[in-house]
Amino acid sequence: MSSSTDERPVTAGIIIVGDEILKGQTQDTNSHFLCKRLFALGVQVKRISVIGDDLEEIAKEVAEFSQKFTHVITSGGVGPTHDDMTFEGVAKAFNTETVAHPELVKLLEKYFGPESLDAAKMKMAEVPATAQLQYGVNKSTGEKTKYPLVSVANVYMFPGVPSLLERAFVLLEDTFKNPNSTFHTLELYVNQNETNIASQIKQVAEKFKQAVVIGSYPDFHNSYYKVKLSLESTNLHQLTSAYDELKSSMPEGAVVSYEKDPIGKAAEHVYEIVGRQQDDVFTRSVKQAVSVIEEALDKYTSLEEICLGFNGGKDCTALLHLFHAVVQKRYPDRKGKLQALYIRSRLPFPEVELFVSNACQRYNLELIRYEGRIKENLAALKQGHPGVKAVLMGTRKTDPYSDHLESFSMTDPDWPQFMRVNPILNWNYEVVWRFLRELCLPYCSLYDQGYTSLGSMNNTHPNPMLQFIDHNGIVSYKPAYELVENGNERDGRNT
Ligand SMILES: Cc1cc2nc3c(=O)[nH]c(=O)nc-3n(C[C@H](O)[C@H](O)[C@H](O)COP(=O)(O)O)c2cc1C
Ligand SMILES: Nc1ncnc2c1ncn2[C@@H]1O[C@H](COP(=O)(O)OP(=O)(O)OP(=O)(O)O)[C@@H](O)[C@H]1O
Ligand SMILES: [Co+2]
Ligand SMILES: [K+]
Ligand SMILES: [Mg+2]
Repeated sequence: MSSSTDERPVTAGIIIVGDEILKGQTQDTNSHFLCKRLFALGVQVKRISVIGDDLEEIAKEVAEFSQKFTHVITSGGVGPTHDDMTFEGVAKAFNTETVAHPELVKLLEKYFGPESLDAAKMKMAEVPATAQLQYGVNKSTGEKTKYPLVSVANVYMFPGVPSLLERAFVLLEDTFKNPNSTFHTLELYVNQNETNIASQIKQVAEKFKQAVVIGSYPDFHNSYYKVKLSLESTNLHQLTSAYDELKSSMPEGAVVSYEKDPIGKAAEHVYEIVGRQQDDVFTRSVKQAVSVIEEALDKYTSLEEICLGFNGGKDCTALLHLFHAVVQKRYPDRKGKLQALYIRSRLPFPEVELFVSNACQRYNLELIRYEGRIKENLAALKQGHPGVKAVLMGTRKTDPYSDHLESFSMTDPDWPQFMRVNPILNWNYEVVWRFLRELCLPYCSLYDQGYTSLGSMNNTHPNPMLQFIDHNGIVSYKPAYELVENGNERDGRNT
């Protein structure tokens, strides 16, 4: 791309200050937040530096960054304690001293009351002599912020507490915006190893190197793709041309359609299926499951009375998504957590544990955890959570002792009494996998290693029906979704 105007890039450097980060006591999330926001503002972040609470280090790093980058953002070290040295460090970087800034003193007096303004609190007003105070403006109310951010030249000193930094940054972000450009991005997902597509990427990257930045990111743990290719440009036209060329240069069938936010779009995607005219097994199965969940939501007065039986298996993973989708559709503004029950076996697979914990994050679940035998722990659930009346379960008719079950079946008389709600009772194996895969849902990694049903480590193996000898002569297993099910789903289970 040739450009007639002089569009010099706007750059930034981020300095994270704090011993606690270098010691691993706190994990820095501020740099990630800042990079995301700055990128969206058309600012190229060139470097992130993490340094300790050390005056010389701060001064040296700030001096260097200030020379090199358009904007310098520091995080941390602006509080009242002895180890907060950012103001002093910045002063030193600019060969000046810190002095009490009258305006800040006044604000602190107002905030803490003049009597209680001790030396520690006063420290927050002692800023470099050449400091500017930056008051942000709330875009929706037009109000000026009460407490300003301190800056010197191109250095902006943010607090280290993430919530404070984030709030302050959002209010001031116009200060950093690149007036000439915003980045546009596109992504392409490919199910080939990087080595098989490297030459194609190189060719397209060369051709568009003036305008489009292409990145290649292999992911060894994703169930849907092997490499993510990202394309970024300030020029939308060049970007889409590069994208089209890259896409058509990929081997036949290599590009996969991947949804990177399946959970955010759960209701949209699930109800799109519900709205279909077709009457195939898949569509019918999804419709039925949604209607059972909706019925459960009608029957019970509150979501407090319902919990999802969730052990990380594929069936309850599909069910979790359906439950989430129905709740999302019915209560779009709801912020509360859905309840899930996980009765952990004595010998759980670490992969299952990891998946359950990730699912809790992704779906915002309140996990009720027990360990040991199911029956005993359901009694504990009754005691500990007397409000729970119904458990949503991923049981299907083909599961052992389940062919007599209905959508709503109380537990057996000799079991603690709960309503078992079984929305996917009539789903078959193929439907479960089609649902998980077409919606790009995350599922436990064991299924990609040939496990087709999960118990605990002492009684579960990959399914022999999926075994094959790979090109190196090594015994391997195809993923669970490739099983053509003829009653073999539990062939890897001893129980
Ligand atoms: C909430 C809940 C309720 C259950 N109720 C019954 C029941 O009433 N009768 C029964 O025999 N088993 C009951 N079970 C046990 C299941 O039928 C089944 O044995 C268990 O989920 C293990 O399945 P798996 O062998 O496929 O791993 C219940 C399990 C859960 C999680
Ligand atoms: N330990 C448990 N804790 C909570 N819920 C459970 C537990 N075991 C089973 N369930 C419930 O019973 C259903 C059927 O159990 P099952 O073991 O068949 O798991 P799954 O989700 O079906 O996955 P898979 O069949 O692949 O192992 C689950 O979907 C879940 O709702
Ligand atoms: Co199952
Ligand atoms: K890379
Ligand atoms: Mg299971």
